[in-house]
Amino acid sequence: MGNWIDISQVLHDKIPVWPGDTPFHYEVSWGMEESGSVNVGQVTMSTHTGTHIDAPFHFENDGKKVIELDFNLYIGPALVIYVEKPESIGLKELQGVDLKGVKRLLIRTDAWQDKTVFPESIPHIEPELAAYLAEHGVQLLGLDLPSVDPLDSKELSAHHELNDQGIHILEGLVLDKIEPGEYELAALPLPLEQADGSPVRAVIQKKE
Ligand SMILES: N[C@@H](CC(=O)c1ccccc1NC=O)C(=O)O
Ligand SMILES: [Zn+2]
Ligand SMILES: [Zn+2]
Repeated sequence: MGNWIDISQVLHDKIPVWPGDTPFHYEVSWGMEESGSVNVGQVTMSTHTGTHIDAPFHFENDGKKVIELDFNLYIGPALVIYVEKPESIGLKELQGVDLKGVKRLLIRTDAWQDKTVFPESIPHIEPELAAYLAEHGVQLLGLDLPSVDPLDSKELSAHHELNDQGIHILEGLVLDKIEPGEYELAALPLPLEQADGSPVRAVIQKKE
C-alpha cells in the first residue's frame, strides 16, 4: 500500500499538444462568489493530451470506442523495458527481451526528454513488430512517446497493425526514472461513451 509511482504527465494549461490540436484548459466556470457554495470546474482538452489511451475509433471509423474497451487490460502485471533513444523500435531493439507471459509491455526510450514542448520527431514502432508482440501474448503496448507512428505519418501503419493484432495503445507515459523490470500497472480510461481516446492516470508498483 502507498508505494505506487505516478507515471502520468500533469495536465495543466501549458501541456504541449499535437500541433494544431485543442489546447488543454481548466477553469472554474462557476465560482464560490457566484454560486454561493462551491467552485465548479470545466475542462477543455483533446483526448490525445498527456498520458492517454487510443481507442481504435481514433484511426478507424468502425473501430471500438473507449467505453467498449475491456478495462481489465489496463490493470495488472506489466513489464518495463528500456530501449535507449532508438531510431525506431523493431525486432532488433527487442532482441534479448523475454516476453514470456507478458501481457502488458511498457517501453522506456527517453526520446522525449523535454515534456514542456511537443517533440519534433520520435522513434516509431515498426509495424512488423505488432505480429511478434501478439505471438508472445502482448495485448497492451505503452510508450513514453506521443505516438506509435512517425509524427508526420498519415497512414498510421503501426496504429493499424497493432490494432489488427489485438494490441491496445497507451501513449505519453513518463518513464524517465523507472528501472526496467516487473511491475503492476493501473491506467484506467474514463468511461467516455463516444470517445476515440481517453486521458489516464497511469501508476505502477514494483513487483516483489
Ligand atoms: N495518433 C496520435 C494523435 C494524432 O495523430 C493527432 C492528434 C491530434 C490532432 C491530430 C492528430 N493527427 C493528425 O494528423 C495519437 O494517437 O495520439
Ligand atoms: Zn493518442
Ligand atoms: Zn496513438
